[in-house]
Order: sequence, then C-alpha cells, then structure tokens
Amino acid sequence: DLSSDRAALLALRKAVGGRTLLWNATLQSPCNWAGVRCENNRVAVLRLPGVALSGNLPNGIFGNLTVLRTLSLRLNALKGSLPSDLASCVGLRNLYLQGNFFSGEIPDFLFTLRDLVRLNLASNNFSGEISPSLNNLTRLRTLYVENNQLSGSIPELKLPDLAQFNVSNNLLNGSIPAKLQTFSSASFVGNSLCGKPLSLCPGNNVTIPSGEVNINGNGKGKGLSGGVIAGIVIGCVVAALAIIILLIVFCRKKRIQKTSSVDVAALKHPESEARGEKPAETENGRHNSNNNGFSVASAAAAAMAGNGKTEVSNNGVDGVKKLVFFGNAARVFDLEDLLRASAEVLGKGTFGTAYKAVLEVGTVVAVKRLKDVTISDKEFKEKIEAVGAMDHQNLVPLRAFYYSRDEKLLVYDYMPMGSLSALLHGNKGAGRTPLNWEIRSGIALGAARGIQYLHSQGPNVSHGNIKSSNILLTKSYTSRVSDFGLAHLVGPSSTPNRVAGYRAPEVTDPRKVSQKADVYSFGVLLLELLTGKPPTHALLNEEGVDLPRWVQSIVKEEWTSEVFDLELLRYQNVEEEMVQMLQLAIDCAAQYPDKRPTMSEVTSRIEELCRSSLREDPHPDLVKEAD
Ligand SMILES: Nc1ncnc2c1ncn2[C@@H]1O[C@H](COP(=O)(O)OP(=O)(O)OP(=O)(O)O)[C@@H](O)[C@H]1O
Repeated sequence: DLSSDRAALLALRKAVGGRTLLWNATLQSPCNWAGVRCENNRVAVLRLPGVALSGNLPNGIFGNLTVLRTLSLRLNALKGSLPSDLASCVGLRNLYLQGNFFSGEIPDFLFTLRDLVRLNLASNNFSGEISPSLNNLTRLRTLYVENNQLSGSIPELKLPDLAQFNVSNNLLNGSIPAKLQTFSSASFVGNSLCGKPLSLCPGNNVTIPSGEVNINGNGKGKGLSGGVIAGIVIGCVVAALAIIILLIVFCRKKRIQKTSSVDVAALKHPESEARGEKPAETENGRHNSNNNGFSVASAAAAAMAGNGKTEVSNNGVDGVKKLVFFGNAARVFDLEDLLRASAEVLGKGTFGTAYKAVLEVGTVVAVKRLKDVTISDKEFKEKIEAVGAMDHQNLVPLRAFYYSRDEKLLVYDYMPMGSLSALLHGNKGAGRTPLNWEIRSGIALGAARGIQYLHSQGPNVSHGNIKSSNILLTKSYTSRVSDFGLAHLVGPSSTPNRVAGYRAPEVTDPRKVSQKADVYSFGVLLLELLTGKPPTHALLNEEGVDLPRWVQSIVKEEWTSEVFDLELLRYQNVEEEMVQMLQLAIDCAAQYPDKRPTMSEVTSRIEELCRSSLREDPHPDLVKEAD
C-alpha cells in the first residue's frame, strides 16, 4: 500500500541521497514529492533524472513499489549491478537508467518484465552479451543500450513493435541480424559489426546468380540463395521503374490540369495571370477542382443578369445598393470595385464559396458568397451586424456585407498565409517549413483567445464551426478565427458532415451548437496540431482518424510520445509542455459537455504552459522530464 511505497522511497533516499533529500518526510503521503506520481493511491511513476543520486541501488526497495509503471533514474551517478527485486515491478513499462555507472551483465530478470515498452540502459558500463531472452519482451518499442561494454553478437530479435534501437559504441561483433537492418547505421557504429546498413561482412562471396551469399558473418544462420537475391533485385528494379513511369504520367496530368485552369482564368482576367497569381489553397487536393479563375463580378453579375437587370437592382437590406461597412473601417472600395475585382476561388465551404479578390486599388479581400440563407432579411441583418461588431485581434474581421435576394456577400480581410489546415496538411514535401513547437503553441493560444472572446459576448454566443480550415494565419503566424456567426445564418440543407471530425457527440443538428461544443471542436483542433493528423472527413471519404479515440487509446497504453507529429519530436526539451497540451486537448474532447473546461480555462492553461516553456526553471530536472 501507499505506506510501504513511502517507506521504500525513504529507503531509496537513504541509500542514494541526492536531491531526494529535499523530499518533505513530514508529509504522510509521498504523492506530492518531486518526481513522484501516484495513481489509485499507489506510487506509479518515479522520475528522478539528474538529481545527483549516487552509490548502489540496494535490494529491498523496489520489491515494495509493486505497481510502478515508469522508473527514470537517468543521468545520475548510480553504480553496481541492478537490484534483483526490480523483478517485482511486474507492471513496469518504462525503464530509463541511461547515463549512470551501472555495471555487470544486463540481468536476466529484466526479461521477465513483459510489459516493458521502453528500455534505456545507454551510457553505463554494462558488459557481457545481449541475451536472446530479450525476445520475451514482446511489447518493446525502444531498446537503447549504446555506449556500454557489451560484447558478442547481436541475437536475432523478433520484436514486432521495435521502433527505436541503438547498440552503437559497444564491443559487439558479427553480422547484423536481418530484422534489424532497417535501422540506420548510427544504431550500429562503433562496434565490429558488419552487414547492412554497415559494410558487407568480410569473406562473403556474393556470387549471383548461383552462389550462396552468406549474410551471416559468424556462419550460424542460413544464407540466402543467389537466385532469391537476383529475384529480389529484379523485382525492385521493375517496381522502381513502374513507380517512375506512374509519377511521370501523374505529373504531366497535373500540369495539364493546372494549365487549363489558368487558361480559363486568363481568359476572364488576363491581369491575374500577368501577376502570376496561383490559387492559394490546394490542401489535400480538395479544392483543386474549384480553382478555375472566376470573378465575384461574373458570379454576381450572372445572378443579377438572371433578373433581367443590368445594375445591382435588388436592394440591400436598407434599400441601399451598396456594401454595408462595419465600424470605422476605411471605405476604400465600394460594390462596383468589388464586382470589377479579379478573383480566384479559395475553396468551397459549408456556407458557400470563398474568393480572393484583388481590387483595382490593390487592396486584397476575401469574399464569401453565401448559399442556403433561409432566414428573413431582418434576421439576417441583425445577425450579420452582431458578427460585424466583433472586434478582437484573433478574429478575422468582417469588413462589409452585401445582401440581396440573389446574392449574399461577406467581405473579410484576406489572410495571406492561408489556413492552419493547409499549413499542417498541405505541403508535406521538401519545401515545407517545419512547424516547431513555438509556432504551434502560439497558434493554439491565438485561436483559444479568439474563441474565448466570442464566448465572452454572451452565454449563447458560440462559433459552431471550429476546425483547422477556419483558423487563418497572418504573416507572423498569428492565428485568427474565421467564419464565426455563420452557423446561425444557414439552413439545414447545408452539408453538416464536413465538420464531422470536429463535431461534439451531443450535437445532432449542426445549428444547435453551444460553447461546450466549441470546446470539443477546439480539443480536436489541438489534437490535430499535436499529431499532425487530420480528423475524419466522413462525407468526403478522406483519409483520417477519429482523433480523440485514437489518441486516447495510445495514451492509455502509455505510449504517449507515439502520438506526436514527428516534426515536433525533434524538440525534446519541450516534451513536458507537449504532454500538458495533449492532456488539455483530451480534457476538451471529453464525451460529456459538463466534463469539458470552459474556453477561459483553456486559454489560461495554454498561457501557463507557453510561459513554462519560456521560463528558466531552478530545478529543471525535478520538474521536467524528457523521457
Ligand atoms: N479571409 C480569408 N483569407 C484567406 N483565406 C481564406 C479566408 N477565408 C477563407 N479562406 C480559405 O478559403 C477556403 C474556403 O473557405 P470557407 O470558409 O468557405 O470553407 P471551409 O473553411 O473549408 O469550410 P466552412 O465553410 O465550413 O468554414 C478555406 O481553405 C479557407 O482557409
């Protein structure tokens, strides 16, 4: 129970000291001691990295910590062999002992801890051979034993989940087993090993097609016949050729498509071609088919011409034939200018189509043509004026609107960097700027503040359509929330499934949204930011996952770091903040609305964790853990 856990921790403190001496032994519960985390009133996590622990770990301590799941004693000065009662921690999943002076063989009892997922024994003085009993650890994903004195050959390992592996800088010899040859040479250097990915083993006679190729330097295993190898080589060449041909065909097709859409644009708007403008957004190829050059004028004019009138004749809400501007916005253009502007399609959304319009004076705006507006003129005017009155640095400002029976236009500031969706999923190729933690957490914070502002306008004010294509970015990557207030303008016929991946489980009618439903959608958005994965788009049948369920299943398995976008994992020193953000995202995406935090709680939690990643901590090792 907890008291024996406590006694064990005090015994540990007595034996190896270090900064555990700061633990307040007058407290009955050890659960608040630095580095200790309890679950169900037992010590489940003990993380004491870099706290100057020294000496031998005696037997009789870990035998009591029977529900320990994570043990990190990395970067200390512990020596001797590992205590055998560590074998009692049968639920141990993460064992980080790197950066100490442990010596002796890697003890066999470790191979009985069948739940181990991460095993890091790197940078110690372990010697002896790597036992084939490692294969008992069927859940192992990380095996780091570099920088030790391990000798002998590497056993055949059949660990299906092994994703991180390093045996470099030991005294190993022989050939690298086939199953491990997918790891890079950095995992093996500094030994006398041979074979892929290092150089060929000496004395191997590679005679194709009839000879035997002994890929196992110590001669224990079976060789592959030359015929098989020749087959593989020929197969690979054929496959590579096929891929190249497919790529060429695909690229040519794309080019043809692109040219033709530019042609259409050029026909209508030679000036847009002259400027070399390209459609701004082609995320997931979703909007490609919409990228025909087009003008607001031709669209609006077509609608109006249908009325048999040459001028904008169907009056605006107040009987005025002009754009209605909000606030003190500079009225640098009027409806005529807008209709004359050259435009290109940005994309089709739930509420209509968005265009980028370049006015003759050079001003660039985004124009949204609404469809399916079913509410009355009066109601529309009231609602849109409420939208126009919103003013916050993290909202995309609505500058003006036009309303007639046939045409409803909303004019927004144009956001040059496009949407978060495009940024995350758009260009995965070589030219991509990696999105580091600073940018991502800044985007999360800005979006949270924007939504919080909306919610502060009244208990019934909500966004209703939070998703990554509605988070737009300025040149300095400040995020601005767009599309607010529109969920209440449209009729039920609009396609609700587009937001499926973000929609809270209790929202069955897309117009009946709430602040707590926004919080859910924001949680999914955070998960998208952290994982780099788009949530399911059921209707469009796009590839995707039910993000909250997927993340929860992984976190439950203690594989938390598996969920993060690979691009983020480069920034090891912020993993603690990433984990906190992940926890916040999971809280937001709770199934029951009451369990979700409010948007202002969300904002302060993000502010707090952004601060902590900037702050210099006096005892970074006690509170931060990069495991
Ligand atoms: N003010 C703007 N500046 C730059 N790009 C914009 C602007 N407004 C919208 N876009 C982009 O235009 C595209 C279409 O936007 P739109 O809002 O019509 O659809 P959506 O966001 O995909 O879906 P929904 O209508 O459900 O919000 C999106 O990729 C969006 O990022």
